[in-house]
Amino acid sequence: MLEVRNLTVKFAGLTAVDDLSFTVNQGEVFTLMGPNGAGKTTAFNAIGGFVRPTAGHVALRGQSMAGMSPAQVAALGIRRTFQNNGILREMSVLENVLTGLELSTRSSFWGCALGAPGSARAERDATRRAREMLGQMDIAGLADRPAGDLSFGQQRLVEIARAMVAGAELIMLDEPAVGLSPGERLHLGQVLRELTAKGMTVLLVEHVQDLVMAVSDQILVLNYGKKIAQCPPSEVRNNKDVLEVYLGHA
Ligand SMILES: Nc1ncnc2c1ncn2[C@@H]1O[C@H](COP(=O)(O)OP(=O)(O)OP(=O)(O)O)[C@@H](O)[C@H]1O
Repeated sequence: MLEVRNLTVKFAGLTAVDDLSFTVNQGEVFTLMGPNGAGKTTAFNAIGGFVRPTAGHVALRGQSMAGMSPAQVAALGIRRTFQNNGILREMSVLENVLTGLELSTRSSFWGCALGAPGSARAERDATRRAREMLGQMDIAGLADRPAGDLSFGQQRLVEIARAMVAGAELIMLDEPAVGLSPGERLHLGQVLRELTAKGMTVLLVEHVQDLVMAVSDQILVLNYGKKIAQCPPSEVRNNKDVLEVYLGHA
């Protein structure tokens, strides 16, 4: 579904991502791991259109994403969350999810203002879909609470609901387990597995081992921008190159 081929990103003298290739299949959780500075976020940024690759290319369902802006990448169906939490704290949970429908609700807003007949219905439909999505995340009861009152784990679910409502086919989650309790990590893992069972695809950057091991189909380990291993979780702990990177010995 997502093809990354020979992706290289250089910043001045530093090669942050070095000739990286991988394929993510629909319905799987594909995880990028690696020590600090390994190039995980830069790879995310290049896929999402936030950073222009120095070489290589990325394609979704065979369509090249070369030169696309983040908005164009999002319109293709790739949505991402950020390490520093993209929640609008003063807005309600429901309103946060509805910002995922920014473009269509903006048109319905003007439609409403001008009295267009279909627009109120479009807004009702959007609200219904947003509430349904919150229900799938088991947080429907929080819809009208200010998002800033929620725990980190609940906020992460709101971000995922927002991506889903926006029509994401592939969601990119950058360290979603930061600040989560063990119980919240477990719940997040269950939500991700439920979504992928329905055909959603997840590209994850994560350090937290219990989540990574529980949800990943494939783990790709980066070091100094280079792929050093790619395997299922059951094999990663015994991979000599991975042990070398994390423990300094094999
Ligand atoms: N905009 C930039 N300009 C210059 N160097 C950058 C820039 N962004 C990242 N780097 C460098 O590129 C390398 C890879 O950084 P990146 O943030 O992608 O790593 P990471 O694996 O996501 O690390 P972390 O786990 O700490 O988030 C690092 O050496 C970093 O300092």
